Amino acid sequence: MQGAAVEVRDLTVVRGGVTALDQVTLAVPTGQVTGLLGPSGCGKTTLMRSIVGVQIVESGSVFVLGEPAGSPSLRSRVAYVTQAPSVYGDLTVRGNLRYFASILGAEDGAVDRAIDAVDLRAEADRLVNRLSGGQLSRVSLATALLDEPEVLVLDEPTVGLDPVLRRDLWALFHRLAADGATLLVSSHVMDEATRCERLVLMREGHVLADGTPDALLERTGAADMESAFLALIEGGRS
Ligand SMILES: Nc1ncnc2c1ncn2[C@@H]1O[C@H](COP(=O)(O)OP(=O)(O)OP(=O)(O)O)[C@@H](O)[C@H]1O
Repeated sequence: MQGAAVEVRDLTVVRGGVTALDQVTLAVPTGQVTGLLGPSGCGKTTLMRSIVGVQIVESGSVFVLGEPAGSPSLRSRVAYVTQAPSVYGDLTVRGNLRYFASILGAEDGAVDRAIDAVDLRAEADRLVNRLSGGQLSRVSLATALLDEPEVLVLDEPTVGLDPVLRRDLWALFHRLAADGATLLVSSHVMDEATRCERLVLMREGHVLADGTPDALLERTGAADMESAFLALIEGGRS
């Protein structure tokens, strides 16, 4: 695909004896928010790990920004936020961000910009282990923004967040995309699908469908994404 930030071809990954990804091929367009949706265990995290280059793969290829996934040259260009918070509980929000900024060699002002982007200014001087779950996941996200990455891979970033925070985070994702970043955001909540410009629907290690929300609704004749997903599963069985 022209203009794809991520290109995955015939990717097969086996984890713990299970085929977690089975000949997956897809492209993630540059400068858009692509949603990766599907039920628990369908392979979303495995696909994301393959894209950021931390997954041992059986066969196939993954290219990110034209380089093989995991290439050293991609380190500052690709950010990955896992489901588990990867920040220090005994440091403040600002302390964490300063620490990661110094490791990354991020420029002056990056810490404040990242704190503002995730709307944590009021919590900036609080210890991270005193924050709520939603605040904690926003600190992780802020660390990923320090380097102004071109590709952001976010594993279920809105899990456990209230509707207002979810709306605000999706607005942030779209602002980042409007500035040219490519976002791949996983979720197993189907109503988040309509917030994406493009969707990849997965099931049991396979890509069921890949396209715009409107195209998927049209293709299935369904009224909402949940029904569209079910229709695709039923269609796959026939
Ligand atoms: N560390 C592991 N060791 C062995 N098998 C694993 C491991 N992690 C995941 N798997 C298996 O790989 C498959 C895909 O899991 P994966 O975590 O990619 O799914 P997921 O769609 O991200 O799920 P969730 O939405 O629950 O995070 C599953 O069958 C799972 O049991």
